[in-house]
Amino acid sequence: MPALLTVSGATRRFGGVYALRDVDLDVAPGETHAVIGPNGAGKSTLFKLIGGQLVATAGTIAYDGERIDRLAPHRRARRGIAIAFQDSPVFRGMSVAENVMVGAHAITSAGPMSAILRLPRHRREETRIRGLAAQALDRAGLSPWADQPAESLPLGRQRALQVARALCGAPRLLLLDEPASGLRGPERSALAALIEQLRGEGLSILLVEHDVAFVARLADRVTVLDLGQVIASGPFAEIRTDSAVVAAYLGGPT
Ligand SMILES: Nc1ncnc2c1ncn2[C@@H]1O[C@H](COP(=O)(O)OP(=O)(O)OP(=O)(O)O)[C@@H](O)[C@H]1O
Repeated sequence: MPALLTVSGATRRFGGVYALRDVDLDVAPGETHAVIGPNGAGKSTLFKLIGGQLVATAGTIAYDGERIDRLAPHRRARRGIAIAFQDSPVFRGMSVAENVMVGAHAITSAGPMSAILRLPRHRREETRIRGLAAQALDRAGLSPWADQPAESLPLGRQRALQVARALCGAPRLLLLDEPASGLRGPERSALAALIEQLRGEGLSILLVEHDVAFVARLADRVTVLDLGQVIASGPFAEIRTDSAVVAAYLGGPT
């Protein structure tokens, strides 16, 4: 089956520094693929190239058989690429459901003017967005808290909310940026279970994560970056004993 996402020769320079150099990576339909590496390895830069927040110095990115590397982020979102950034905000003073509805605006067609004038088109769109949000909340297991203030959720559920917001755009590829960071054991394992469930539903997932146990549990394949380059790629069981990976990142067999 052809890959859903193919990154080929991706390079990004900042002045004289290569944040990424000639990186190849693909995500198969339904695959959970993790990217790991030490601080400064280029993981965030790779995510931003895929999401469109940064433009590559060289290389190509194809999604669903077409190049997307010159598209604006919202066009990539409309094609089905969603990102849950580690630092994406949870909007205080808004309910959990309203927070999730924000995610649907990436894929809706009615502009702000139709919302201000409350045109019929806007009302239809709003009904559709509410429906998408309800589905996303359900998938993320957050329906019981839909009407609560978002800031009242514990951190683990706030992460699930960020995932739900990304799901609200009905993506086929979900990019998760360090979803487990700062979470304690039970919260971490609840989030891992949510990601497993989404994989079971057929979603393709690209995950940046420092927590090696989390990656070992979830990833079908792992790509290891160091100093902007791929030093290993394959199932976790294979890369965990790779000498370059152990030296650069794992610091000893886990
Ligand atoms: N906007 C920028 N300007 C200059 N250098 C940058 C910029 N963004 C990233 N870099 C450099 O590119 C390299 C890769 O950074 P990046 O943030 O992608 O790494 P990372 O693997 O995500 O690190 P971390 O695990 O600490 O988040 C680093 O050397 C970083 O200093």
